[in-house]
Amino acid sequence: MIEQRIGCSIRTFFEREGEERFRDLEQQVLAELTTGSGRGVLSTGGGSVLREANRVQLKQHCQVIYLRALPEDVYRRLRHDRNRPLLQVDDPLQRLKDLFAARDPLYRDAAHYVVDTGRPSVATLVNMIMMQLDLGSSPGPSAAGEAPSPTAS
Ligand SMILES: Nc1ncnc2c1ncn2[C@@H]1O[C@H](COP(=O)(O)OP(=O)(O)O)[C@@H](O)[C@H]1O
Ligand SMILES: O=C(O)C1=C[C@@H](OP(=O)(O)O)[C@@H](O)[C@H](O)C1
Repeated sequence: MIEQRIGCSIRTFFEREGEERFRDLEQQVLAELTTGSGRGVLSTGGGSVLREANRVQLKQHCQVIYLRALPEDVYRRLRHDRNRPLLQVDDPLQRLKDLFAARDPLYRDAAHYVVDTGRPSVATLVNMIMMQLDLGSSPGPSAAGEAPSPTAS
């Protein structure tokens, strides 16, 4: 979405305009996509939880699922990827550890559900998420005033 709007890659935009300009744009697009009655899956950028306004917006308007991954797992998945601007540093694993320490509490704050993604296959994770969403929307304990379990790990 954001790349369509800016007409270049996010990495290039970061280099030309800086992170704050990117965050402004991200906030604007997030608000547009989450306002209204549309349904769908929104896969946010990893840093979208940094601004409190985004966390509040997401939590109020969406069912938010935090796909939790440890820095070592993210490093394994992304070590050859050159499109993640924050990871183009000498020690990307250390950067991932720092980002995790700073962001894990923010993701938890924004999320309705936390799903640990370390071990299960993607298919298993999808099933877990679907079950959580079904549980959250079905009548039952939550209809009697109890919140659905915040973790699915
Ligand atoms: N649960 C998972 N198990 C194994 N690999 C994964 C899993 N989730 C994502 N990946 C891989 O990690 C990389 C980054 O995933 P991606 O969905 O692009 O993350 P994001 O949207 O958070 O940037 C991709 O190569 C993807 O296939
Ligand atoms: O973690 C971050 O701060 C960012 C993650 C990126 O999205 P992905 O989570 O898809 O990599 C993208 O929004 C931008 O490069 C900043």
